[in-house]
Amino acid sequence: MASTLHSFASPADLAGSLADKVADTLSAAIAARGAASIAVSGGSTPKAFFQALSTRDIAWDKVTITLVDERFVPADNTRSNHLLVDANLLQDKAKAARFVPLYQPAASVEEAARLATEKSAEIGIPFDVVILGMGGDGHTASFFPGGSNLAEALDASTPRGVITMEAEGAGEPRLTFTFSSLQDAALLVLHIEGEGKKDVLAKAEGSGDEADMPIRAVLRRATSPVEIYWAP
Ligand SMILES: O=C(O)[C@H](O)[C@@H](O)[C@H](O)[C@H](O)COP(=O)(O)O
Repeated sequence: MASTLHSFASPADLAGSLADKVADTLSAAIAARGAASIAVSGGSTPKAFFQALSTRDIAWDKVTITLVDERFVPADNTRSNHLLVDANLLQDKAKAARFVPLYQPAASVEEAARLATEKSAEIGIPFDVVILGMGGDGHTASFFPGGSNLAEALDASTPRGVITMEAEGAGEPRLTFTFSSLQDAALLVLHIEGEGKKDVLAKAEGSGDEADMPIRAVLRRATSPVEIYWAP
């Protein structure tokens, strides 16, 4: 599917503009069906965007927030994406939103993935908004090159849900929504910042296997247009 690059002069400008776009999309979904959903990524990039979005005056009590992926750690662990979202997005006006975590206290990461699939099924499909990040190796979500379940994660025929992923460079075992769960969001955003990530994007947009740079699956096969938000 096509992608559109939205470039901004600064991360602050990007955060404000993306927060407005996401707030408008969530409000339109609420107007249409009385509810809205958004799946966000962790990492260091989205913090300013989360803080800007949390101030937007929308019917947050009708919004369900979840994560694109999560590390298999409890929410009090500094590596937790839940903790990042709690501290930066579930604040201010967005405090009223419902949050559905991916991490579940379970005997294994596989059991946690099964529980997360069960709990997230009630959110409804497709997501209204998905915010993806991208690592320097071209991973997105927890679709890491060499990942233990990468082929399953990227296969369009894999049922929607949360699966596990282990990979060198991923740290803890991961919980990640599948490509099939994310690729048809009403608003599908890739949020990256810095010259380095722009170079990684250019390489990903070139030829090569999806397995080498999994973001290629999104750029090449997502049903929804990919809105790329970039600032230096
Ligand atoms: O759990 C995570 O880490 C994210 O979901 C991951 O996919 C992230 O988006 C990229 O690794 C980019 O991370 P940065 O924003 O820190 O570069």
